[in-house]
Amino acid sequence: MSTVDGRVIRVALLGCGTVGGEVVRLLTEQADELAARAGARVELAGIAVRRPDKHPELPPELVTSDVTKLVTSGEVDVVVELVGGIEPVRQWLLDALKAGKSVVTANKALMAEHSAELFEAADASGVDLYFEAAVAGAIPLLRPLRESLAGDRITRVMGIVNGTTNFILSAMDSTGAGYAETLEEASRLGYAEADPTADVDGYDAASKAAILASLAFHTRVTASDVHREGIADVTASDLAAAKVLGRTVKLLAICERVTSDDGTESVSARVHPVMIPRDHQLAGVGGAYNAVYVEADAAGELMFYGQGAGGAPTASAVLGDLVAVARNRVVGGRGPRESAHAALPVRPMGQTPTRYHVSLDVADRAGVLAQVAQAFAGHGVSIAAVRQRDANDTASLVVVTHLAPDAALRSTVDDIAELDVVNQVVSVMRVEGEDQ
Ligand SMILES: NC(=O)C1=CN([C@@H]2O[C@H](COP(=O)(O)OP(=O)(O)OC[C@H]3O[C@@H](n4cnc5c(N)ncnc54)[C@H](O)[C@@H]3O)[C@@H](O)[C@H]2O)C=CC1
Ligand SMILES: N[C@@H](CC=O)C(=O)O
Ligand code: NA
Repeated sequence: MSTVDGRVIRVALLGCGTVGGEVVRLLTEQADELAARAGARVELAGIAVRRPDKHPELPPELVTSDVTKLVTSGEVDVVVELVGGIEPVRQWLLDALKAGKSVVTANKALMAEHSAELFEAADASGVDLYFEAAVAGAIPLLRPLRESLAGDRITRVMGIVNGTTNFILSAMDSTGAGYAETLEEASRLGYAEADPTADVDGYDAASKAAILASLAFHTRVTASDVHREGIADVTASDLAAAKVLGRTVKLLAICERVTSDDGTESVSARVHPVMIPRDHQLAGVGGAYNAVYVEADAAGELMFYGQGAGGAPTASAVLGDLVAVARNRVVGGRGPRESAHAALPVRPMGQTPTRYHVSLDVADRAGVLAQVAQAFAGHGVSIAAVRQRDANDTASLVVVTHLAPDAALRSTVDDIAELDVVNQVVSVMRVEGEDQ
């Protein structure tokens, strides 16, 4: 066996599906290159899958279904986890870390809930925990947050972090394609999670928002701290209405450092559909692509863009982590540890400042506008723009607000729905990317 200075890093791969299969391919095809870059040969010591008989393409001597044995094996230095879900994966990775193995994972659900415990186990053993593939697939985003921007003060991270929902919304917007058929196509292309409700209901994006907020604000934020709304209620008519107004709809993750009037800071993290102008840079992000803005005091605005899902793009991020772990092992160092020293409180969604776009079907008679405006004023919500269009004896009224606490905006919409002059609340959506 040829080695680089005699060094070999032995890898246990857990899961060989969409992403794992591409990791095996790239590790094999690029073995010599990776060895030169890592300073050690990176070799597969075992591959755990649920059904070994379903993987005739893999070397039989490497394949096993006994994950517990593989992750603690003396023949393994690094565990790469590409199975997904929380249990039993959490326990496997804790066992691996306790046994002195470094871990590379793409598992956002796990990292969004249990990263503190995993980091603790990694610290106790002096090993690495890397998870670049867990957020925004191929895009280098977590390493910039953990390392490149470690000297700056980040104020906002906002963007498209779920490829499946972006693929669906883009298709609905551009071709008017139906929701169900587009979701099926996203699953076929390997973008969707094993259970695609994780994508469409916003759980996947909420996990990613928790990871991004934790890293950006040096605070432990878990998925349950993130306000979550998916795209299941976004209809073709919402997209059509947005189009008429020169806007489109995207599912965004928005993580912000919010400073109160008294100077105290908190963190807000949310995932929900958002209406943005069609000339906004995020509006042009199509298919399974992701794009994330980071705003920091000294750096200003940064944008990260690329393929957020799919086997090969995600495998690229996994291999980057694997090379980092191998390099650390070669020099006897470690990558960054958990940074949660700021421990900022998480701000409830109701107190988070947002802006609403409210589209109403109203009676076409005098005084309607005044009643609607009064409902906004009653909750201290200031109106930024109003647009009215008449049709026979009804009219369509579109109101866009200035920033206000989300709870005040919700209460306003509830009150408006009760007004006699309002026939129907046609659509309510938060707005980003427009002048306040
Ligand atoms: N597919 C994508 O575009 C992306 C996926 N990810 C994450 O990567 C991970 C893997 O995703 P995919 O490759 O898409 O999933 P997949 O469903 O295609 O593959 C999962 C693999 O895990 C194995 N597995 C499942 N249960 C097992 C068990 N009990 N014991 C042993 N093996 C078991 C299966 O045999 C399969 O090989 C997930 O955490 C996912 O969230 C992250 C970014 C993008
Ligand atoms: N299901 C996820 C995969 C990548 O994280 C997505 O659609 O973005
Ligand atoms: Na990434």
